[in-house]
Amino acid sequence: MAAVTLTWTDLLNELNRDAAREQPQDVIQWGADWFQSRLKRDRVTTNGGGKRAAPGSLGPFSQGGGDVPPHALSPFSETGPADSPLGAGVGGARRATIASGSTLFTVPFGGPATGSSAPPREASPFGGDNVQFNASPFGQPPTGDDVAHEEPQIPSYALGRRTSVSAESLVPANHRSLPPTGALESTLEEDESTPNPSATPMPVFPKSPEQLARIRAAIKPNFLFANLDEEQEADQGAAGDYFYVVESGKLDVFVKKEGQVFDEAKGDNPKLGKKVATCIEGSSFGELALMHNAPRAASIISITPCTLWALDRVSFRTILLDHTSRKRRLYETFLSEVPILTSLQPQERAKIADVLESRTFAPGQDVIKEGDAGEEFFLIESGNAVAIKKDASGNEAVVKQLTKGDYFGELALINRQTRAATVRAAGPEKLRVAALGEQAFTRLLGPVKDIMARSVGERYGFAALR
Ligand SMILES: Nc1ncnc2c1ncn2[C@@H]1O[C@@H]2COP(=O)(O)O[C@H]2[C@H]1O
Repeated sequence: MAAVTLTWTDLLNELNRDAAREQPQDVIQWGADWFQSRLKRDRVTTNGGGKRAAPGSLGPFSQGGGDVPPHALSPFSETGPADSPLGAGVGGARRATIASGSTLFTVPFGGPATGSSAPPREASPFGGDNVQFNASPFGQPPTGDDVAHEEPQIPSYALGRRTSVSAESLVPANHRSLPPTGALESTLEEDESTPNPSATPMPVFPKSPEQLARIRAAIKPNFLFANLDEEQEADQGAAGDYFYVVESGKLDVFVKKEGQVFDEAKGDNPKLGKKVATCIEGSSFGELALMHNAPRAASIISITPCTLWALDRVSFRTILLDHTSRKRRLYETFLSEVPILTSLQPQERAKIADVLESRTFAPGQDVIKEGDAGEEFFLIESGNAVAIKKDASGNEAVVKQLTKGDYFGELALINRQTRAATVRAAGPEKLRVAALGEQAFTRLLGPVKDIMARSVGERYGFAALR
């Protein structure tokens, strides 16, 4: 890679851009951290790929494997799972090439809670009294026999960690000047990008196809990559720096409250609280803190060696924003052309766009079946469908033709009855529908719901009035 000379002005411009984005409250601390982080990134980049990130820099790293007892989560534990997405042991870490800082990295968890030579570290991403996860993923590097990193040892003071809680101004990845590489989702999926030269590109770690396959498998059932309903966000929160996805291993989640009665047979831990959940492969945790800037509400302890992927707060929030903005753009035109929604304001339609979920059906496939319970409302994005009802002897008759811009599935939600008809993809092309859950239907379609209710008679005749 050709060396690029960085001028003082370039550096200050970069600093200013990042400061404007992060809006730190403790500017001196933030500035000190920024320069350290920048220096390390520069050293890693200019030293070439194939080395592990310097201590304190954002980077994928992994440690040697081995049998370890149940332990508190510590990114700095000295033993770790051999099956890190980066490969077993530190060799895998050496494969990591760091282009410019990092966003997504494995954090090997697996060290014993006690007996580690690692000194106690600063604030836990989980905060609170019942802290178990008491080390910064940016803190000291793994020890062990890896001699690959030759970068100067620069002391880390809360390096890379947020020194204050602030409102970040984030630019969706699809508005960035570089391909949206740092965001987890964007790393995994193709994305069209609209250039915006003023935006700071997110950092990225190149990943091998095997690593990508493993991340894909781990996040497949993850909420972040499914539909994001506002309801899911209206929950009590916790402040933290990272969102975690479990690639392998098992972790227990504990919540401590006043006056709890513990049942150790059920796994409760008097020190940490009641065991409320177990995280396994594909689970995720830590999102509430990032969404709401609140203290961590739970302690999470690995009960087997684990490999986690950690996504930093800014990238996490950028993904959410990106996801939202992409969905809004995707549905903006379509929703503005749906006749039943024309009475809504553009912002109201944007909110609907946020929670829609697209599905496709081959000709002949049923979207909903007469007599089933109804939990969703549908808009036809493209293709054709027919509503079919059975007579007393079980013969089917088409009662309505539906096409692009039409809606169906409202009756069961309005009347709180089972589905009044079967709706089937009619062809010739695939049917594409946008589904809206019942809660969102009620919350976001209030006035429209009334219009629909009033037009039932006219729309379906007596057939719909059961
Ligand atoms: N004649 C009809 N009778 C009942 N439902 C119909 C008819 N034509 C279209 N439909 C749609 O088919 C849907 C089946 O599920 P729902 O009862 O929720 O809502 C129904 C209507 O949206």
